[in-house]
Amino acid sequence: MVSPMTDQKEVFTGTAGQPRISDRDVKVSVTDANVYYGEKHAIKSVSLDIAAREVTSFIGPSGCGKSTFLRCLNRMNDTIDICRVSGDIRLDQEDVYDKKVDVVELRARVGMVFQKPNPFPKSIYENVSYGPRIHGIARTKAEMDEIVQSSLERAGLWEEVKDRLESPGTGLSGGQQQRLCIARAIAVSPEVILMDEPCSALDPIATAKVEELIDELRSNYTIVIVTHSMQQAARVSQRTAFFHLGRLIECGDTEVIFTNPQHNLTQGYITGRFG
Ligand SMILES: Nc1ncnc2c1ncn2[C@@H]1O[C@H](COP(=O)(O)OP(=O)(O)OP(=O)(O)O)[C@@H](O)[C@H]1O
Repeated sequence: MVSPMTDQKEVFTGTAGQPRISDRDVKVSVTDANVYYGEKHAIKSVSLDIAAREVTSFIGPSGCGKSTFLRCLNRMNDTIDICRVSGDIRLDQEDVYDKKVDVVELRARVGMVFQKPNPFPKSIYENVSYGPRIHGIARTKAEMDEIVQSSLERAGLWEEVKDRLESPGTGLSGGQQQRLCIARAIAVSPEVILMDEPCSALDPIATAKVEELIDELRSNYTIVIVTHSMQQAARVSQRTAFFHLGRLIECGDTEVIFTNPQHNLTQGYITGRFG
């Protein structure tokens, strides 16, 4: 444990704050995660619970490991050759790194939205129908139409695109493209949605729309968002985890983290003294 409110030069040796939750459903539970890129130790003994149907934000200075840790949750780090992950990471108590886990299915259950909107170079309809098609979710065209419509509705995009479903997804504005990517993630009925700085390429109006959407989605999905914006973390998340140099320094209710952090490093970061 890291001792609270101590000298900032202290050497941190483990997970601090309240990494465990006892009063809510735990959707994802991580124990002693370590991530290495070759020799570089990027995530150091992080343990953390993520509650179901709420938004958890990961904050911390650039390079502290937020995205690396996020990618452990759906094994996106598997795609990086030099990356090695150890520790126990569970989704509904099932070991995500078990050899028997089908990674494609895992990534349907734990979807991802990236920093830069990345629609496929295909129509709006095909962007959303692609996942359900490869996972065999829709049996008929009518079923697929229904999935496409409801996903676009839940992503708050239907009204804007319903008359041009055959137009290219890449022709939409940046904010619309990001909501299309969210619709694409939703279309395969994920349980968890990981968002890696989903608004960093968007203007304030598009950002506000995506934030509103995140707030609506949390009644049905567990959402984890990496953000550089503390205002955004405060606006959208119920729980916040603060990372520093690969360690989890503190985790707790967002309001508490921003008003009464336990640790000097958290205090320093949220008040803009470093980062
Ligand atoms: N593919 C990679 N190969 C080697 N090192 C990497 C790789 N990806 C990340 N790292 C290193 O791991 C550390 C954590 O990086 P990561 O991107 O997870 O941090 P972050 O907190 O998300 O940063 P940012 O806020 O700048 O996006 C950094 O030192 C980074 O340089």
